[in-house]
Amino acid sequence: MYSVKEAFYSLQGEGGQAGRASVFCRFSGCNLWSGREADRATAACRFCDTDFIGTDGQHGGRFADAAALAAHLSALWPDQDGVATPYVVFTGGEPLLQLDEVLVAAMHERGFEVAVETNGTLPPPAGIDWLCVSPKGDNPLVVTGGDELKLVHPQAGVTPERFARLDFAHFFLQPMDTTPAGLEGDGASNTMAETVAYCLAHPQWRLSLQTHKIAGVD
Ligand SMILES: C[S@@+](CC[C@H](N)C(=O)[O-])C[C@H]1O[C@@H](n2cnc3c(N)ncnc32)[C@H](O)[C@@H]1O
Ligand SMILES: Nc1nc2[nH]cc(C(=O)O)c2c(=O)[nH]1
Ligand code: SF4
Ligand SMILES: [Mg+2]
Repeated sequence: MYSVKEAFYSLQGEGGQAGRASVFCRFSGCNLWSGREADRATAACRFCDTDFIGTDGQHGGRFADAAALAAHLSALWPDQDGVATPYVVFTGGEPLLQLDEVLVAAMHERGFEVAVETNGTLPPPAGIDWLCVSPKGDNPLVVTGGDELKLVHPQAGVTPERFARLDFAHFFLQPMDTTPAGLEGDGASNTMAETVAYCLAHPQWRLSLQTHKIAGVD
């Protein structure tokens, strides 16, 4: 059984695949926050911009097995005579609480490349085509390699240097969005200016903007 908060077709907004048409599957639940505002201040991850509670979002629901969820997700990809490789992004919440090898294989069978957005605290199943790891503070990082490391910046007590020698093909810094409800009034610094300054001083790191928020899409 898989629990999905929402599923939608949009453009990947972030990181090295930004701009690419993608089906998003947002799984319910996370191991670093309950998702309730009352718990945010004491959570292991405190700056989340996402509602991942329940299954009540667009195209959300409970799916009995991988075949059912794969059929549901592939129906969101536009029919274009196969000119572009279909692409699915599993996110959440924390997708590695639910994503398994069977579901990855079911998406491959339907011709999809499979991407994952994870906090890096849980081991990924085999077969992922694009693995994005976004470490959260001092939470134990068990995924130390992948396609991109995308660090939200600045995070209290975290310097990017801690991650700079890990085995990733790309290193991105993403300014923390402090506008979502529950995050505003955090006394946050100018996260954009700080992130730009860090990339200028440390050219290993590239700027990742959340371009879907600029474009006004999901
Ligand atoms: C909502 S998370 C879900 C996937 C996974 N749990 C994780 O944290 O990577 C998706 C992406 O949004 C990023 N993100 C979450 N809150 C953010 C914020 N306030 N500003 C910028 N990026 C944020 C995360 O770091 C992650 O890269
Ligand atoms: N367009 C768009 N791109 C995204 N890339 C990562 C997202 C996420 O929430 O994991 C996300 C998202 O929510 N929307
Ligand atoms: S780990 Fe990801 S989904 Fe979980 S609270 Fe943090 S940003 Fe949100
Ligand atoms: Mg998002």
